[in-house]
Amino acid sequence: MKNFFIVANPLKDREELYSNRICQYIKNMGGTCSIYSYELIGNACNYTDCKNIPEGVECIIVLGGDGTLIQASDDLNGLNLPFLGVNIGTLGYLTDTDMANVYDTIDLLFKDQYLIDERMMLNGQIYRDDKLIFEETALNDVVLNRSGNLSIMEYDVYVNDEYLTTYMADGVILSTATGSTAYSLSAGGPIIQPNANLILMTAICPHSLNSRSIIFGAEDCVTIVIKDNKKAADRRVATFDGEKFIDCLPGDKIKVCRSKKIAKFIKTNKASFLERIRDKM
Ligand SMILES: NC(=O)c1ccc[n+]([C@@H]2O[C@H](COP(=O)([O-])OP(=O)(O)OC[C@H]3O[C@@H](n4cnc5c(N)ncnc54)[C@H](O)[C@@H]3O)[C@@H](O)[C@H]2O)c1
Ligand SMILES: Nc1ncnc2c1ncn2[C@@H]1O[C@H](COP(=O)(O)OP(=O)(O)OP(=O)(O)O)[C@@H](O)[C@H]1O
Repeated sequence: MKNFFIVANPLKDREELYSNRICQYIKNMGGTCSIYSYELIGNACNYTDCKNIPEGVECIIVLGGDGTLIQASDDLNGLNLPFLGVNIGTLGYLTDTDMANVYDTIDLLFKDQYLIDERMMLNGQIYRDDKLIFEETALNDVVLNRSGNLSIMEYDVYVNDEYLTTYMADGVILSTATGSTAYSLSAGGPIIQPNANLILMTAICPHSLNSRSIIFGAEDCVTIVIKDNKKAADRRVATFDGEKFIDCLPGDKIKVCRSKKIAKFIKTNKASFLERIRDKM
């Protein structure tokens, strides 16, 4: 492949310095490259719109860290293109390369020496009084958490509409295998090979002696029902990939199933999943 489009987190690639260097390198090799230019409104930025991607682009190069790659791959998921994450952030767990190695990586792409890692995503629907009020997708996780006061949350868990259990906890994380190394890891969940197709549920600080993470099949749907036996003032929030969120009320239902969408990441880095854990964790 040799036709690229660059999306950069403008707060990390100021004046598009890195973007222009990479673009010039690609053009010098006879490839095509364009950069998505931003209007920075204050410190917020407009993310990428599919309409901005020219015909013939074969790969989206994302300059940032995990959050930028997650958000960009969500913004442009409709294009069915692979994403190459270039870490100019901090951890960059999901990225394949960084500015010190990006030119070697691009050489490999020109020689078609790469693999495409397909990652399952989640679809989350929020129901209030049986009416759908919010729907989003997530690559890492859908998290139901407290917001504002720190009163413990009580919620019922149903799997394919069958009651499973009730938790008293700070919240709950429903994660993909990709997200098993993100918030779920911090909450004590298992580390899972990222290509696995499954739904992982991990309670956040459960008030219980024997709480465990539970792994469901990719075709299962998990529904969380926020119990309404606390003060109505207790605020809850459902967050998708740490970014998109909606305030929830006692009685709301959060239904999480496998999304029809998948995320495609370019892999040239020969480091195995275990080496990445050693390196990055
Ligand atoms: N206590 C926690 O660990 C905590 C709390 C809130 C959110 N998060 C995670 O942050 C994610 C969003 O990432 P962000 O970078 O926009 O948020 P962020 O800026 O809050 O970063 C959270 C950290 O998690 C890392 N990260 C993100 N996805 C990862 C993955 N799949 N595997 C390993 N590490 C990963 C990021 O690089 C960063 O170091 C959410 O999906 C959630 O999983 C973690
Ligand atoms: N071009 C972009 N595409 C997608 N998200 C962007 C873009 N520019 C800025 N963002 C925003 O930046 C957030 C990620 O910023 P953040 O500071 O978390 O950096 P990061 O990419 O996660 O790197 P780090 O590893 O430093 O955390 C995204 O969640 C999104 O809100």
